[in-house]
Amino acid sequence: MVVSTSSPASSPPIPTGGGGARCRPPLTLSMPARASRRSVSASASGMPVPASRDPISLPRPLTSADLMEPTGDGLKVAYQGCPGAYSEAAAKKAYPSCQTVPCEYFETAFQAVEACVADRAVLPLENSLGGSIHRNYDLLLRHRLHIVGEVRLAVRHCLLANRGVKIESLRSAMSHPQALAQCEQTLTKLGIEHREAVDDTAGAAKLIAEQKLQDTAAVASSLAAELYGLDILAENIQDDSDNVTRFMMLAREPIIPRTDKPFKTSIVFSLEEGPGQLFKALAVFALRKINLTKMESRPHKKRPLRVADDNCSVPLKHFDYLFYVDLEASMADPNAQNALGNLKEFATFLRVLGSYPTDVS
Ligand SMILES: O=C(O)C(=O)C[C@]1(C(=O)O)C=C[C@@H](O)C=C1
Repeated sequence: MVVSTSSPASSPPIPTGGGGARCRPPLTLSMPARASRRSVSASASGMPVPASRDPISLPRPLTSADLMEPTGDGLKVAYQGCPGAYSEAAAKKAYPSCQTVPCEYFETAFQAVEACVADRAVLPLENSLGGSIHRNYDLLLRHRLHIVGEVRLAVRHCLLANRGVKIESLRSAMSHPQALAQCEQTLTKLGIEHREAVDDTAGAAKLIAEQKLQDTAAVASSLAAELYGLDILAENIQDDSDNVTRFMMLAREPIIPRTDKPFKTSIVFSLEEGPGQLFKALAVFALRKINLTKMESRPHKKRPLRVADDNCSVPLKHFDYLFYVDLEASMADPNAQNALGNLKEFATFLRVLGSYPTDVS
Protein backbone atom coordinates (compact mmCIF):
# COMPACT_ATOMS: atom_id res chain seq x y z
CA MET A 1 0.00 0.00 0.00
CA VAL A 2 1.57 3.30 -0.99
CA VAL A 3 0.78 6.20 1.28
CA SER A 4 1.21 9.71 0.05
CA THR A 5 3.10 11.75 2.54
CA SER A 6 1.82 14.82 0.85
CA SER A 7 1.84 18.19 2.51
CA PRO A 8 -1.51 20.07 2.75
CA ALA A 9 -3.68 19.98 -0.37
CA SER A 10 -2.19 23.32 -1.39
CA SER A 11 0.92 21.69 -2.80
CA PRO A 12 1.64 18.43 -4.64
CA PRO A 13 2.67 15.46 -2.50
CA ILE A 14 6.34 15.27 -1.52
CA PRO A 15 8.02 12.40 -3.35
CA THR A 16 8.55 9.44 -1.06
CA GLY A 17 11.23 7.88 -3.15
CA GLY A 18 9.44 7.13 -6.38
CA GLY A 19 6.50 5.27 -4.88
CA GLY A 20 8.62 2.38 -3.82
CA ALA A 21 10.27 -0.29 -5.88
CA ARG A 22 7.38 -2.51 -6.99
CA CYS A 23 7.94 -6.08 -8.04
CA ARG A 24 5.81 -8.46 -10.04
CA PRO A 25 4.14 -10.65 -7.37
CA PRO A 26 5.53 -14.19 -7.66
CA LEU A 27 3.27 -16.34 -9.82
CA THR A 28 1.28 -18.69 -7.61
CA LEU A 29 -1.97 -20.64 -7.80
CA SER A 30 -2.30 -20.95 -4.02
CA MET A 31 -4.32 -17.97 -2.81
CA PRO A 32 -3.02 -16.00 0.23
CA ALA A 33 -4.22 -17.38 3.56
CA ARG A 34 -6.77 -14.64 4.22
CA ALA A 35 -8.50 -15.24 0.92
CA SER A 36 -8.42 -19.00 1.34
CA ARG A 37 -11.81 -18.78 3.13
CA ARG A 38 -13.28 -18.21 -0.31
CA SER A 39 -13.21 -21.45 -2.25
CA VAL A 40 -11.83 -20.55 -5.68
CA SER A 41 -11.55 -22.49 -8.87
CA ALA A 42 -9.15 -21.86 -11.70
CA SER A 43 -10.80 -20.40 -14.83
CA ALA A 44 -9.79 -21.48 -18.31
CA SER A 45 -7.05 -18.82 -18.15
CA GLY A 46 -5.72 -20.44 -14.96
CA MET A 47 -6.59 -17.34 -12.91
CA PRO A 48 -8.60 -18.00 -9.70
CA VAL A 49 -12.31 -17.17 -9.95
CA PRO A 50 -13.94 -16.06 -6.65
CA ALA A 51 -16.78 -18.32 -5.50
CA SER A 52 -20.18 -16.80 -4.66
CA ARG A 53 -19.53 -13.90 -2.27
CA ASP A 54 -21.56 -15.09 0.70
CA PRO A 55 -20.91 -12.97 3.84
CA ILE A 56 -18.77 -15.69 5.44
CA SER A 57 -16.41 -15.77 2.47
CA LEU A 58 -15.96 -11.96 2.18
CA PRO A 59 -12.47 -10.94 3.33
CA ARG A 60 -12.48 -9.41 6.80
CA PRO A 61 -11.76 -5.65 6.94
CA LEU A 62 -8.11 -4.74 7.47
CA THR A 63 -7.24 -3.79 11.04
CA SER A 64 -4.41 -1.55 12.21
CA ALA A 65 -2.63 -4.72 13.36
CA ASP A 66 -2.56 -5.86 9.72
CA LEU A 67 -0.82 -2.63 8.80
CA MET A 68 1.80 -2.86 11.55
CA GLU A 69 5.29 -3.87 10.54
CA PRO A 70 5.18 -7.68 10.72
CA THR A 71 7.10 -9.57 13.44
CA GLY A 72 8.71 -11.57 10.71
CA ASP A 73 6.85 -14.87 10.38
CA GLY A 74 8.09 -16.21 7.05
CA LEU A 75 9.64 -12.84 6.23
CA LYS A 76 12.96 -12.95 4.34
CA VAL A 77 15.28 -10.27 5.67
CA ALA A 78 18.49 -9.39 3.80
CA TYR A 79 21.57 -8.14 5.62
CA GLN A 80 25.21 -7.55 4.68
CA GLY A 81 27.67 -10.11 6.00
CA CYS A 82 27.99 -13.74 7.03
CA PRO A 83 25.94 -15.59 9.64
CA GLY A 84 27.04 -14.27 13.02
CA ALA A 85 27.36 -10.66 11.81
CA TYR A 86 25.84 -7.96 14.01
CA SER A 87 23.61 -7.04 11.09
CA GLU A 88 22.09 -10.51 11.33
CA ALA A 89 21.49 -9.99 15.05
CA ALA A 90 19.84 -6.66 14.23
CA ALA A 91 17.62 -8.36 11.64
CA LYS A 92 16.56 -10.90 14.26
CA LYS A 93 15.84 -8.13 16.77
CA ALA A 94 13.75 -6.30 14.18
CA TYR A 95 11.91 -9.40 12.92
CA PRO A 96 12.33 -12.14 15.57
CA SER A 97 10.87 -14.96 13.51
CA CYS A 98 12.31 -14.01 10.12
CA GLN A 99 14.52 -15.98 7.75
CA THR A 100 17.77 -14.05 7.39
CA VAL A 101 19.39 -13.71 3.94
CA PRO A 102 23.16 -12.98 4.05
CA CYS A 103 24.36 -10.64 1.28
CA GLU A 104 27.90 -9.98 0.11
CA TYR A 105 27.60 -6.19 -0.02
CA PHE A 106 25.27 -3.51 1.38
CA GLU A 107 24.04 -2.82 -2.15
CA THR A 108 23.24 -6.51 -2.64
CA ALA A 109 20.79 -6.27 0.25
CA PHE A 110 19.05 -3.32 -1.41
CA GLN A 111 18.89 -5.25 -4.71
CA ALA A 112 17.55 -8.38 -2.99
CA VAL A 113 14.53 -6.43 -1.72
CA GLU A 114 13.97 -4.66 -5.04
CA ALA A 115 14.10 -8.02 -6.86
CA CYS A 116 11.68 -9.58 -4.33
CA VAL A 117 14.34 -12.10 -3.29
CA ALA A 118 13.91 -10.64 0.20
CA ASP A 119 11.03 -8.77 1.82
CA ARG A 120 13.10 -6.42 3.97
CA ALA A 121 16.70 -5.32 4.40
CA VAL A 122 18.32 -4.37 7.72
CA LEU A 123 21.42 -2.21 7.30
CA PRO A 124 23.60 -0.20 9.70
CA LEU A 125 23.33 3.59 9.43
CA GLU A 126 25.42 4.84 12.32
CA ASN A 127 27.36 3.77 15.37
CA SER A 128 27.71 5.64 18.66
CA LEU A 129 31.52 5.43 18.47
CA GLY A 130 32.38 5.19 14.78
CA GLY A 131 29.72 7.60 13.48
CA SER A 132 27.77 7.29 10.23
CA ILE A 133 28.14 4.49 7.71
CA HIS A 134 28.21 6.84 4.73
CA ARG A 135 27.90 4.08 2.13
CA ASN A 136 24.36 3.36 3.24
CA TYR A 137 23.34 7.01 3.22
CA ASP A 138 24.45 7.17 -0.42
CA LEU A 139 22.67 3.89 -1.24
CA LEU A 140 19.42 5.17 0.32
CA LEU A 141 19.36 7.83 -2.37
CA ARG A 142 20.39 5.56 -5.23
CA HIS A 143 17.67 3.04 -4.50
CA ARG A 144 13.96 3.50 -4.01
CA LEU A 145 13.33 1.54 -0.82
CA HIS A 146 11.56 3.05 2.17
CA ILE A 147 12.71 3.12 5.79
CA VAL A 148 9.92 1.33 7.71
CA GLY A 149 11.68 1.00 11.04
CA GLU A 150 14.88 1.38 13.02
CA VAL A 151 16.56 -0.94 15.46
CA ARG A 152 19.35 -0.08 17.90
CA LEU A 153 21.72 -2.91 18.79
CA ALA A 154 24.23 -2.92 21.64
CA VAL A 155 27.41 -4.22 20.00
CA ARG A 156 29.67 -6.28 22.25
CA HIS A 157 32.88 -7.08 20.39
CA CYS A 158 35.04 -10.10 21.24
CA LEU A 159 38.62 -10.94 20.24
CA LEU A 160 38.50 -14.32 18.49
CA ALA A 161 41.39 -16.60 17.48
CA ASN A 162 42.02 -20.19 16.49
CA ARG A 163 42.16 -22.81 19.23
CA GLY A 164 45.28 -22.49 21.40
CA VAL A 165 46.42 -19.12 20.01
CA LYS A 166 47.62 -16.75 22.77
CA ILE A 167 47.07 -12.97 22.77
CA GLU A 168 50.83 -12.47 23.01
CA SER A 169 51.35 -14.14 19.64
CA LEU A 170 48.87 -11.90 17.83
CA ARG A 171 50.24 -9.33 15.35
CA SER A 172 47.08 -8.36 13.50
CA ALA A 173 43.35 -7.81 14.04
CA MET A 174 40.86 -8.37 11.23
CA SER A 175 37.26 -7.08 11.04
CA HIS A 176 34.84 -4.61 9.50
CA PRO A 177 36.36 -1.09 9.51
CA GLN A 178 33.65 0.12 11.87
CA ALA A 179 34.37 -2.66 14.34
CA LEU A 180 38.13 -1.98 14.20
CA ALA A 181 37.45 1.72 14.84
CA GLN A 182 35.26 0.86 17.82
CA CYS A 183 38.05 -1.20 19.43
CA GLU A 184 41.12 0.83 18.35
CA GLN A 185 42.35 1.73 21.82
CA THR A 186 41.87 -1.75 23.28
CA LEU A 187 43.65 -3.43 20.37
CA THR A 188 46.57 -1.05 20.71
CA LYS A 189 46.77 -1.69 24.49
CA LEU A 190 46.85 -5.44 23.74
CA GLY A 191 49.92 -4.82 21.54
CA ILE A 192 48.17 -5.83 18.32
CA GLU A 193 49.80 -3.53 15.77
CA HIS A 194 48.24 -4.28 12.39
CA ARG A 195 44.65 -3.93 11.17
CA GLU A 196 43.05 -5.81 8.26
CA ALA A 197 39.68 -4.48 7.08
CA VAL A 198 37.20 -6.93 5.56
CA ASP A 199 33.52 -6.65 4.63
CA ASP A 200 32.07 -7.85 7.90
CA THR A 201 32.98 -9.01 11.39
CA ALA A 202 31.68 -12.58 11.01
CA GLY A 203 33.43 -12.83 7.65
CA ALA A 204 36.69 -12.06 9.44
CA ALA A 205 36.06 -14.88 11.94
CA LYS A 206 35.20 -17.27 9.10
CA LEU A 207 38.36 -16.40 7.16
CA ILE A 208 40.67 -16.79 10.18
CA ALA A 209 39.15 -20.20 10.96
CA GLU A 210 39.35 -21.41 7.34
CA GLN A 211 42.94 -20.24 6.90
CA LYS A 212 43.94 -21.45 10.41
CA LEU A 213 45.77 -18.16 10.99
CA GLN A 214 47.95 -18.18 14.12
CA ASP A 215 48.96 -14.50 14.36
CA THR A 216 45.66 -12.84 13.46
CA ALA A 217 42.51 -12.37 15.55
CA ALA A 218 39.01 -11.38 14.49
CA VAL A 219 36.95 -8.66 16.13
CA ALA A 220 33.48 -10.16 16.01
CA SER A 221 30.57 -11.43 18.09
CA SER A 222 30.55 -14.33 20.52
CA LEU A 223 28.08 -16.02 18.16
CA ALA A 224 30.70 -15.84 15.39
CA ALA A 225 33.16 -17.64 17.72
CA GLU A 226 30.61 -20.42 18.18
CA LEU A 227 29.72 -20.65 14.48
CA TYR A 228 33.32 -20.80 13.24
CA GLY A 229 34.92 -22.73 16.13
CA LEU A 230 37.15 -19.98 17.50
CA ASP A 231 38.35 -19.23 21.04
CA ILE A 232 37.20 -16.01 22.72
CA LEU A 233 40.45 -14.42 23.98
CA ALA A 234 38.75 -11.25 25.26
CA GLU A 235 35.19 -9.94 25.58
CA ASN A 236 33.68 -6.44 25.45
CA ILE A 237 36.80 -5.02 23.80
CA GLN A 238 34.99 -1.96 22.38
CA ASP A 239 36.59 1.28 23.62
CA ASP A 240 33.31 2.43 25.15
CA SER A 241 30.94 0.09 26.96
CA ASP A 242 27.98 1.97 25.51
CA ASN A 243 28.60 0.90 21.91
CA VAL A 244 25.33 1.02 19.95
CA THR A 245 24.75 0.66 16.22
CA ARG A 246 21.52 1.99 14.73
CA PHE A 247 20.15 -0.07 11.85
CA MET A 248 17.36 0.82 9.45
CA MET A 249 14.69 -1.57 8.21
CA LEU A 250 13.95 -1.13 4.50
CA ALA A 251 10.95 -2.22 2.42
CA ARG A 252 9.56 -1.75 -1.07
CA GLU A 253 6.54 0.18 0.26
CA PRO A 254 6.27 2.73 3.09
CA ILE A 255 4.24 2.01 6.23
CA ILE A 256 1.25 4.12 7.21
CA PRO A 257 2.59 6.76 9.65
CA ARG A 258 0.75 7.11 12.97
CA THR A 259 0.69 9.53 15.87
CA ASP A 260 -0.21 7.09 18.67
CA LYS A 261 3.46 6.21 19.35
CA PRO A 262 6.85 7.91 18.94
CA PHE A 263 7.75 8.19 15.25
CA LYS A 264 10.72 9.48 13.29
CA THR A 265 10.79 10.79 9.76
CA SER A 266 13.99 10.67 7.72
CA ILE A 267 14.40 13.08 4.81
CA VAL A 268 17.10 14.10 2.38
CA PHE A 269 17.24 17.47 0.67
CA SER A 270 19.56 19.87 -1.13
CA LEU A 271 19.57 23.66 -1.20
CA GLU A 272 20.59 26.53 -3.40
CA GLU A 273 23.97 28.03 -2.58
CA GLY A 274 23.89 31.18 -0.48
CA PRO A 275 24.16 32.56 3.03
CA GLY A 276 21.44 31.43 5.39
CA GLN A 277 20.01 28.70 3.16
CA LEU A 278 20.71 25.97 5.70
CA PHE A 279 19.53 28.25 8.50
CA LYS A 280 16.24 28.73 6.63
CA ALA A 281 15.91 24.99 6.13
CA LEU A 282 16.46 24.21 9.80
CA ALA A 283 14.14 27.06 10.79
CA VAL A 284 11.14 25.35 9.19
CA PHE A 285 11.49 22.71 11.90
CA ALA A 286 12.70 24.89 14.79
CA LEU A 287 9.80 27.34 14.41
CA ARG A 288 7.37 24.39 14.58
CA LYS A 289 9.19 22.90 17.60
CA ILE A 290 10.15 19.76 15.67
CA ASN A 291 13.28 18.23 17.15
CA LEU A 292 16.03 16.95 14.83
CA THR A 293 17.85 13.85 16.10
CA LYS A 294 20.42 13.51 13.32
CA MET A 295 21.92 15.51 10.47
CA GLU A 296 24.40 14.15 7.95
CA SER A 297 25.76 15.96 4.91
CA ARG A 298 27.02 14.02 1.90
CA PRO A 299 28.51 15.26 -1.40
CA HIS A 300 25.90 15.41 -4.14
CA LYS A 301 27.43 12.79 -6.44
CA LYS A 302 25.62 14.09 -9.50
CA ARG A 303 26.80 17.68 -8.95
CA PRO A 304 29.91 17.17 -6.80
CA LEU A 305 31.59 20.43 -7.66
CA ARG A 306 30.80 23.86 -9.11
CA VAL A 307 34.06 25.35 -10.38
CA ALA A 308 34.57 29.12 -10.55
CA ASP A 309 36.49 30.64 -13.45
CA ASP A 310 39.57 32.83 -12.76
CA ASN A 311 37.76 36.15 -12.60
CA CYS A 312 35.36 34.72 -10.02
CA SER A 313 32.40 35.80 -12.09
CA VAL A 314 30.50 32.80 -10.76
CA PRO A 315 30.24 31.47 -7.19
CA LEU A 316 33.52 30.23 -5.78
CA LYS A 317 34.44 26.56 -5.99
CA HIS A 318 32.47 24.56 -3.52
CA PHE A 319 30.80 21.20 -3.15
CA ASP A 320 27.10 20.61 -3.50
CA TYR A 321 25.82 18.78 -0.46
CA LEU A 322 22.83 16.64 0.31
CA PHE A 323 21.48 16.93 3.83
CA TYR A 324 20.06 13.86 5.57
CA VAL A 325 17.93 14.78 8.56
CA ASP A 326 15.99 12.67 11.07
CA LEU A 327 12.97 14.41 12.58
CA GLU A 328 11.28 13.41 15.82
CA ALA A 329 7.89 13.59 14.11
CA SER A 330 5.44 11.42 12.21
CA MET A 331 4.32 12.24 8.69
CA ALA A 332 0.79 11.70 10.00
CA ASP A 333 1.26 14.92 11.99
CA PRO A 334 0.01 17.98 10.05
CA ASN A 335 2.73 20.04 11.78
CA ALA A 336 5.41 17.83 10.18
CA GLN A 337 3.63 17.93 6.83
CA ASN A 338 3.48 21.74 6.96
CA ALA A 339 7.19 21.88 7.80
CA LEU A 340 8.09 19.72 4.80
CA GLY A 341 5.71 21.66 2.58
CA ASN A 342 7.52 24.83 3.67
CA LEU A 343 10.97 23.29 3.02
CA LYS A 344 9.78 22.10 -0.39
CA GLU A 345 9.15 25.72 -1.39
CA PHE A 346 12.87 26.50 -1.52
CA ALA A 347 14.77 23.20 -1.45
CA THR A 348 16.22 22.22 -4.83
CA PHE A 349 15.51 18.56 -3.98
CA LEU A 350 13.52 16.88 -1.19
CA ARG A 351 12.62 13.24 -0.56
CA VAL A 352 11.05 11.51 2.42
CA LEU A 353 13.09 8.35 3.06
CA GLY A 354 10.56 7.02 5.56
CA SER A 355 8.33 7.74 8.55
CA TYR A 356 8.60 4.94 11.07
CA PRO A 357 8.32 4.00 14.75
CA THR A 358 11.21 5.08 16.97
CA ASP A 359 13.13 2.21 18.57
CA VAL A 360 12.67 3.10 22.24
CA SER A 361 14.25 -0.15 23.53
O1 LIG B 1 30.20 -6.66 10.23
C1 LIG B 1 29.20 -6.77 10.93
O2 LIG B 1 29.02 -7.68 11.77
C2 LIG B 1 28.14 -5.80 10.73
O3 LIG B 1 27.03 -6.06 11.07
C3 LIG B 1 28.52 -4.45 10.17
C4 LIG B 1 28.70 -3.44 11.28
C5 LIG B 1 28.80 -2.07 10.64
O4 LIG B 1 28.75 -1.94 9.40
O5 LIG B 1 28.93 -1.13 11.40
C6 LIG B 1 27.55 -3.40 12.15
C7 LIG B 1 27.65 -3.24 13.49
C8 LIG B 1 28.96 -2.94 14.09
O6 LIG B 1 29.04 -1.55 14.27
C9 LIG B 1 30.07 -3.42 13.30
C10 LIG B 1 29.93 -3.69 11.98
